[in-house]
Amino acid sequence: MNEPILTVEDLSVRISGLHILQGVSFAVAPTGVTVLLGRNGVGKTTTLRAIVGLTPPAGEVRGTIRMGAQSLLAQRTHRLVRGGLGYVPEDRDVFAGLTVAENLRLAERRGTTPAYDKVFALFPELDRRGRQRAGSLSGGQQQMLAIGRVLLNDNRLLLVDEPTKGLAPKVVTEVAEVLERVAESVPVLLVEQNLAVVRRLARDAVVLAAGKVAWTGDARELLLETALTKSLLGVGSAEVSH
Ligand SMILES: Nc1ncnc2c1ncn2[C@@H]1O[C@H](COP(=O)(O)OP(=O)(O)OP(=O)(O)O)[C@@H](O)[C@H]1O
Repeated sequence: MNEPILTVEDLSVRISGLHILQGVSFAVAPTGVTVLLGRNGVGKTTTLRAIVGLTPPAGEVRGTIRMGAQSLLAQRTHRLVRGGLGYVPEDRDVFAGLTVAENLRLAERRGTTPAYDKVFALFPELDRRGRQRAGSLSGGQQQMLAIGRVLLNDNRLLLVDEPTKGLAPKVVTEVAEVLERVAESVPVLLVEQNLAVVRRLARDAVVLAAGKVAWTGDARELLLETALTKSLLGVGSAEVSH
């Protein structure tokens, strides 16, 4: 692998007495999609939140997280975002009472030129629906808005948490297509349970189990190993082969 864009070493997160991550280490390649996999509750979201400085105040984070030469641990989230770490949370977190255009405007970073042309080329719907309240968008459209607003700014790395969760199959395909295009220009660390999407997008895979890294390697090779996939992810060959 070329010099990774992100390295996580011996990451440990405790929240409310629970030792959720127990010495997690992995690297994210400087191009393409690296997928973070694992059964429900193994700590995938906790990992992304630790990287972007959003562990709850009661939580305790230890270890090393670096983006390039920069240490991320103990830095404020707004600084990390300004430094080029884009984060699309699992619950999308769009401002339901504001319009699409207002949601986008809020994401603009002072002192930079927001890339509306790029965002509207990827998501023409966001342009057409500028005056619509974000709360009245479909789940897929809200996901597009959540991704689009992060792409208004230059990013060195994107963290994207379960972008296809709860979406209809056709919309899952649309979101996957968009992420594929996005990943041509910025590396992505993706949490994704839909293995067809993983197969389409991911080159490298990191699998967590019980708060530790259980497997790292080529994502497609993992998906070919049905017994391994079943033991690590709890899914059968039918789900893997779709
Ligand atoms: N703020 C918190 N307080 C207490 N426990 C938490 C907190 N956040 C996460 N946990 C626990 O940590 C574990 C890991 O949660 P996390 O959301 O990171 O898992 P995940 O792998 O993303 O799961 P899923 O695939 O279901 O989204 C779970 O057991 C969860 O209940």
